[in-house]
Amino acid sequence: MTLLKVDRIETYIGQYHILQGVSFEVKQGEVTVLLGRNGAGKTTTLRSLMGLNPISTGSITFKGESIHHLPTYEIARKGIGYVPEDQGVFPDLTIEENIRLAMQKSDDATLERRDWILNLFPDLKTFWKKPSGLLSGGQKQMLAIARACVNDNELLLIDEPSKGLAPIMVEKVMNVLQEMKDRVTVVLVEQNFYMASTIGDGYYIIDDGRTVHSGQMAELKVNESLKKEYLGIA
Ligand SMILES: Nc1ncnc2c1ncn2[C@@H]1O[C@H](COP(=O)(O)OP(=O)(O)OP(=O)(O)O)[C@@H](O)[C@H]1O
Repeated sequence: MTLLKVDRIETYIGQYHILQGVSFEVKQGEVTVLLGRNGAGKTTTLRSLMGLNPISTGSITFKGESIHHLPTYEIARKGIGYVPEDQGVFPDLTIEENIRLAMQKSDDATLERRDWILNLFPDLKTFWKKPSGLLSGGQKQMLAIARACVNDNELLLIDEPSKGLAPIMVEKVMNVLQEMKDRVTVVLVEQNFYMASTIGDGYYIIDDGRTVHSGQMAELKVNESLKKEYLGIA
């Protein structure tokens, strides 16, 4: 089943025409990866989905309902979580406070999801009462993902979770994303091709603000010319 359909969206930031026709579909239960060089428009695409960079034309349909005219908080309430590249954690607040602030409800289901995600990220439990500013880059990334998972989100948009992480932390984040696949559908922006190709099902390549290629990750893994042309991978 198609959970999200993005159809020829265009987005301006100020006078700049950043997205000039991005289209993709996300199937429920899959990890769909957005790939492309630096500055291609991947982050802007996620921000457009969240209404943070509203689109000027095109459409965004979530569970059959058009959402592109909604304000960000309403898009979030529809069940779409966003983990931005800069993680957006509050450094002066403890891990516990960061997670509590993120919780839209405190019912049993939310507490169950919180406990589930904390079991996946034991580091967060260890530092539970400490200011999150003390966490390492990888631990902050985990907190950002955990925060997006405590709510009953059907779709998570995750921007470059591997950025700046040591290989061991990349492995950890990858393992968690694998575990999450049973519960939530993911749109992943990821430059680390190893991570993208290990956990991704379908892919879309964005170049100069347009989707230029799509397919199954298994095919892209062996398509050397496409990887070289758009991703700079030899
Ligand atoms: N606030 C802004 N004002 C002007 N241009 C912007 C702004 N934000 C982004 N851009 C431009 O939009 C283009 C797309 O940026 P975006 O961050 O979406 O790319 P990206 O594919 O996510 O790149 P990266 O992998 O480097 O994060 C870039 O050329 C960028 O310089």
